[in-house]
Order: sequence, then structure tokens, then C-alpha cells
Amino acid sequence: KGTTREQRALKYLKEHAREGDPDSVLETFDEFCRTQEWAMNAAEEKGDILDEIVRELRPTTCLELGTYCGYSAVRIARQLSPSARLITVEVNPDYAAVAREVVKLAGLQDKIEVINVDSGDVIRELKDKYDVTKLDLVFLDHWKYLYIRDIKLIEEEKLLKKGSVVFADNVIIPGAPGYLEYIRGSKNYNSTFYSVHFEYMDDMKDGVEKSVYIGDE
Ligand SMILES: O=C(NCCO)c1cc(-c2ccc(F)cc2)cc(O)c1O
Ligand SMILES: [Mg+2]
Repeated sequence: KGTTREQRALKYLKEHAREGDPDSVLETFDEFCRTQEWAMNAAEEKGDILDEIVRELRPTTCLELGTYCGYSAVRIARQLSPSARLITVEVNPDYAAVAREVVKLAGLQDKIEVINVDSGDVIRELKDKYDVTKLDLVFLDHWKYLYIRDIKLIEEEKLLKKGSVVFADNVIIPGAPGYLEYIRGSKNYNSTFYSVHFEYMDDMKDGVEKSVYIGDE
């Protein structure tokens, strides 16, 4: 076909979603994944939990690791207040290119910055290069073996404050080696596990973990 699944998804969104309408982009993306081709978006059930976290937390500065096509970036940013923003990091250039288009289609390019780098490099630069003081919300959804490395980097950089939320996808499928043990064993977090369906698969169970930072700043 010469096109990638992500490019086919973008084409479908451009043809079927209402431009400038984030809700329409998300609904259309879910429809694509249920009727045309599966994709590793956070999807409806995980998305509803993410929506609730954003509504309750009212974050000013959000960091997402693992943009993919921008589904969860749009999901987060559509509820952000006017001055709030989301920095989303994607190491794969093809995914980042599609994500930028999806963000633009949703009309959220003023709230979302897609950065095509390795998460380990950008976390060290957030304060100096990206003008970040503290992170109110972190969404971990990138390579699963990097969750543990990157949460330790985020702590090392003192980017969390009391009440900051770290939300992790896929803690069951594929699982994030060492992450659950680390975060649940740490006195600096209060963690809650949510049993959810794996994206677009009503007969498969995954899990997400919400951890509230209560440690020293
Ligand atoms: O690797 C993932 N994300 C980082 C790369 O962008 C990822 C993978 C899967 C998945 C895929 C294939 C399968 F068979 C099982 C799990 C699901 C997800 O939600 C994910 O976030
Ligand atoms: Mg995921």
C-alpha cells in the first residue's frame, strides 16, 4: 500500500472529522480503530479516566511521554485552561509527523507542543530549554521499559510537586518492567490501580496506574 497505518488513520480523520473540533477527532479516531484498523491509542475507557484526572487536577503544565498519533494529547489538551499547555514527546519521527497533523486538525496547536526526541534527553532540558518549573501531570505511554528510567529522571530533576499526578498506561499489557514495584514501593507516591479493557479489545484486560506525588519537592 505504500502508506503506514498511522498515515491511513490521519487520512481517515481528515476525511471524516470536523476540523477544529477535538471531540470529533477523538470520536472519529475511535471509530477508525473499531471499524478499519486497530491502533495503540489510549481509547475510550482509559481516556475517560484520563479525562477525570485532568478535570479534577486542572493542570497548568503537562508532560506526555509517547505521543504516537496524538490521541491522548488531544484528549488531555481539550480540557486544559487557556494558559495551560502540554509537552508531548515522541521518539519516532513518523509518529511525530502524524501527531502534529492530528493536533492541528483538532485546533490544539497552541496548547500542545510535539517534540521528536528521546524522552531521556528532553527531561533534563525541561527547566532550561522548555521553561518548565514543575509538572502537574505526567502521562507515561512510551516504550514500557523506559517508564522506570524516566520517572527516576523526573524525580532527579525535581519536576514534581505535592499533588502532581503520574498516570501510566499499559501496566498489565505489555506491562512496564519494574515500574509498578518501584512506584508502589515508594513513600513519595499514593498509587491507585484501575483495571480497564485493552484499547478497542472488549475481551482483553489491561491496567492503568494513577500515582499522586506526596514527596519532598
Ligand atoms: O509500545 C507502546 N507504546 C509506545 C510506542 O508508541 C504500546 C504498545 C501496545 C501494545 C501493542 C501490541 C500488543 F500486542 C500489545 C500492546 C499498547 C499500548 O497502549 C502502547 O502504548
Ligand atoms: Mg499505551
